[in-house]
Amino acid sequence: MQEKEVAEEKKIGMTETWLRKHRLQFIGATRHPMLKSIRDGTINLASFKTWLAQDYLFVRAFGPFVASVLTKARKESDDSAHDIEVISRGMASLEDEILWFKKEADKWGISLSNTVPQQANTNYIGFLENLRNENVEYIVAMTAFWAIETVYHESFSHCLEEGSKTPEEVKETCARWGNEGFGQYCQSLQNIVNRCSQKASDDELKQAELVLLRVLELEVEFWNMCYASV
Ligand SMILES: Cc1ncc(CN)c(N)n1
Repeated sequence: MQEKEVAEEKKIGMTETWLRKHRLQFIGATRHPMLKSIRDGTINLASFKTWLAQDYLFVRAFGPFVASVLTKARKESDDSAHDIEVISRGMASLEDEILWFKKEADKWGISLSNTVPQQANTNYIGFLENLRNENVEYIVAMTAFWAIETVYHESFSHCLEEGSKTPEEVKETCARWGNEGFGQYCQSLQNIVNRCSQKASDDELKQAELVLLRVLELEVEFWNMCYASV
């Protein structure tokens, strides 16, 4: 049976089918040792600072990627008015996010202008650039977008759950992506992917699934890069 049919039979979305199938990879990305160290309060602040500076560079590259998803939504979505509204919300919050990174960098004494992307970050940014190509289908780019945001929400909300010992000075960072509003926004992205998947060809679905897996790998490599910087 095709995965599309499995999803239909179980009355779950395609994204849920993928997440069940790739559970271990998803856990690998959202429960990385660096995240565990945030949650148990043993985080090495040098690693945290590396993450902050590198993620600032990542987010600067993420904006043009989100803009490309917006363009694809306009051209290819079967509910473009709805999708444009959701994606634009994400776009708008990126400006605020960049200002937040600058403020945090000041707080931690990090010079963002002297930060150069490390290899794992360069790879991730290159992946985003490839997805901006107009030959990449909307559902494929949208799957990447949903996965990238969801991994952060899952990761950081876990660091704020009851019983966590996340240090006070890192809590604001966790709340940025771990808050409920961000979770609802991720759910809206997920709903778009699920809706698009109902009309997608098997080939498009395969490509979208591979993109999800690649995002999970790149997220692990991104955390590894910061973790190794001590
Ligand atoms: C590496 C990474 N992944 C995801 C996100 C969430 N936009 C982020 N800021 N950085």
